[in-house]
Amino acid sequence: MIDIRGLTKRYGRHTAVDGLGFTAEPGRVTGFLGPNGAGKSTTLRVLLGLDRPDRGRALIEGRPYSELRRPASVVGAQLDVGGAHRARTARAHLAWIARANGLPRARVDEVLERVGLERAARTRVRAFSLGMGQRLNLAAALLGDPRVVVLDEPVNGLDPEGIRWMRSLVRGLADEGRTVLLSSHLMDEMARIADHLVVIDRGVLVAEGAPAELTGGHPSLEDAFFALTTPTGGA
Ligand SMILES: Nc1ncnc2c1ncn2[C@@H]1O[C@H](COP(=O)(O)OP(=O)(O)OP(=O)(O)O)[C@@H](O)[C@H]1O
Repeated sequence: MIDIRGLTKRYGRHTAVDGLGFTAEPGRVTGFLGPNGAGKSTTLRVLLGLDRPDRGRALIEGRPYSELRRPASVVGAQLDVGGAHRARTARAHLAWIARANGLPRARVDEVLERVGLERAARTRVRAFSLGMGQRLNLAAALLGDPRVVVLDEPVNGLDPEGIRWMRSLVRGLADEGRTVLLSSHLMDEMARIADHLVVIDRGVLVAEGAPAELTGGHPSLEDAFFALTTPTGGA
């Protein structure tokens, strides 16, 4: 479970996240949505111990990231595409991460298979398409068989077939009882993938609930979002 409570993060005089609170429950895919600059990455960075909050807490399985004993076995995360040494093969890249985190080498082939990269195991990362890079990131996130999975913009760069594949993969992870948190600015795509949506804008929560509930009488979630956030008399 992920529990964000009263989270505030400022950069100088700019408040990127302002008193944000929500939970992501096990067995459920939670979509964390908002336009560019809404504060999603800031929230995830604090959650994953890469940044310190000014106020509030961001807990994973009841603890801040810094207090997790074997973090790679608790939370799998990939914040952006990249990070892989481009001259390494996919398998060597994952083996390096496994070693750095004290994870069994046998997991490498398991996760390659899970993300459908078994035939690209010996391909160098520099030859990967964006979609293959997304799969490799996901494989890295799953290496520690974590109970909590956090993915930033997981469908970016995927073609329709890749998006369908990602949808069924994250569904499988949630059905196994894991907590899955996906951040994205692609509202309508997330409305199809997630069971529960958390929508933020300018660092504050603007809506939370099941996709159908949030879409309400609007043609799409994106329309509902603009109706929520566009000031009366606005565009
Ligand atoms: N290190 C930083 N220093 C100063 N301002 C920052 C920093 N990181 C983020 N911000 C600002 O905080 C706000 C929230 O940014 P954040 O990256 O969290 O948004 P986001 O929802 O993830 O957007 P995107 O989808 O574009 O990544 C933005 O106004 C951004 O300019």
